[in-house]
Parts: sequence; C-alpha cells; structure tokens
Amino acid sequence: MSLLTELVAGALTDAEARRVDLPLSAVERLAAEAPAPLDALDFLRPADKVKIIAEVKRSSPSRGRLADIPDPAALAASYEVGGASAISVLTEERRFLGSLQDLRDVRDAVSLPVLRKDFIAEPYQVFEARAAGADLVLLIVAALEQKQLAELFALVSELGMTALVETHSADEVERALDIGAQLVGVNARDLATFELDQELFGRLADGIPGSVIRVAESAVKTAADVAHYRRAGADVVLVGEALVTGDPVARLEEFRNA
Ligand SMILES: O=P(O)(O)OC[C@@H](O)[C@@H](O)c1c[nH]c2ccccc12
Repeated sequence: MSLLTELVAGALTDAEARRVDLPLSAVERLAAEAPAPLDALDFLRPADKVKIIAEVKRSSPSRGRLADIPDPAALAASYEVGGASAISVLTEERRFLGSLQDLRDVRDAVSLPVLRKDFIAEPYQVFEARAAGADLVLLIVAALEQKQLAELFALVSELGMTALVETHSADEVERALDIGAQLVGVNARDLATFELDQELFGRLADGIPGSVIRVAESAVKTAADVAHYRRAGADVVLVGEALVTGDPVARLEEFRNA
C-alpha cells in the first residue's frame, strides 16, 4: 500500500469511529449551525507581496517529530501577528499528530481563514470541517477518483467553504481545473515517495491560468525559497516546518518580504 493510500484509509477509519458518537445527520446539523465561513479567496487574492498560509504541524511521516505545540491557538495567534493570510491546521491524528480539537482551538483564536489539512475522501469529513469552523478544506487530487473529487469539491463549495486542490503533476492540474478549482496547490513533496522537488511548482505553474490562485506547498526553509517560488509564479506559499521550528513572527516577516 502506498503511503497516501494508507493515510487516506487511516483517516477514514478514524472518521468512522467518530461517526459512532456523532452520526452524519448530527454533524450536518452542527455544520449548518456554525458561524458562516470566511471567504478565503478574498484573503489569498494575489497582491504586491506573497501571501502565506502558515501551518500548525507537529509531526509528519517524512520528517518525524517537529514540535510539541502544546497550545495551537497561541501558535496560530502568533501567525496572525506575523502577517499570515490564512492558517492551515493538520487534523490527521496518526502520522501528523493533529486533531479536530486543534482546528476548533485555532478557529477561536484568529480572525483569518482556517484550512482543514487532512486526507479527505468522504462527505462526513467535509461536514466535520465546517462544524469545527473551517473555511477551507484540502482536497488531494492523487487521493481521489475524478468523480469523488468533483463531488467533494461541490460539497465544500455548497457549504460556503473554499477547496485548496492539491496537485503533483500536469495531469492532476488538469483534473483540478476541470472541476473549477479557484485555488490550486502544487506540493513539492511526493506523498508516495516523500521526495522533494522544488522545481515542480515552476514546471506546473504555466498550466494554471492567471485567474486561479497558485499555491506553492512544502520545501520553504528560508526567504530565498520563498523568492524562488515567487519568481516561478506563486501567489501564495504554504509553510509548516520552518514556522514551527523557529520564531514564527520573525520568520513570517522575512518570508513576506522575500
Ligand atoms: O513543512 P513544510 O515542508 O513547510 O510543508 C508544509 C505543507 O506543504 C505540507 O505539510 C503538506 C502539503 N500537502 C500536504 C498534504 C497532507 C499533509 C501535509 C501536507
């Protein structure tokens, strides 16, 4: 089984367990009752300076333990102070050590859009995201059949949220554009092999129309990496490790001025 398949299977098993206590009808009701989502596209629209999605990330299968993050709300608040345009919260429990509770805590602490970063493959997880206060949901093209991708994308949009549609090849970019994605990410990390390719964004960016917001994901360690992505056409960069392992406010300021 590939790592991505394993991550999706794990996320679905965990969602199934939560569903015992909170059935679909209940989570749908909570989603409907949650305060209205923010329009993330408004926050991420291209500007003079690069925009940053700052990630709350404790651990990853490729990098292992990065930071304890006892107080995700405090970290997210410092991201807002540092000038982030949105906050990404890893909610995957097994390999990234996140949770939906982290997302709720972050939601209450910031006035920025919040992304549920997880391995989403079922409507239940999308309703959960909305119920927890998410404004954005990650959809990974490589993890989904096209029909499933289109259906999840439609649900995310119907609930007033924005999908960040993650790609890793020209073919996947095509699939993202086919469903009408307005926010397309290119992940430098191959989720099947862990390999990083910082040049991938530049190779794929030309195939993404200017009306679509382009997000470079992963492999930002320094301001030079941000400048590299910026030159290659990134409107937004998504940064995790570099922010949880350093002074987040100082790093965000450096990155925003790259
Ligand atoms: O820590 P980094 O290299 O700055 O990467 C952040 C983010 O891009 C990465 O966490 C990520 C991108 N796509 C994902 C999908 C699932 C989990 C994690 C990810």
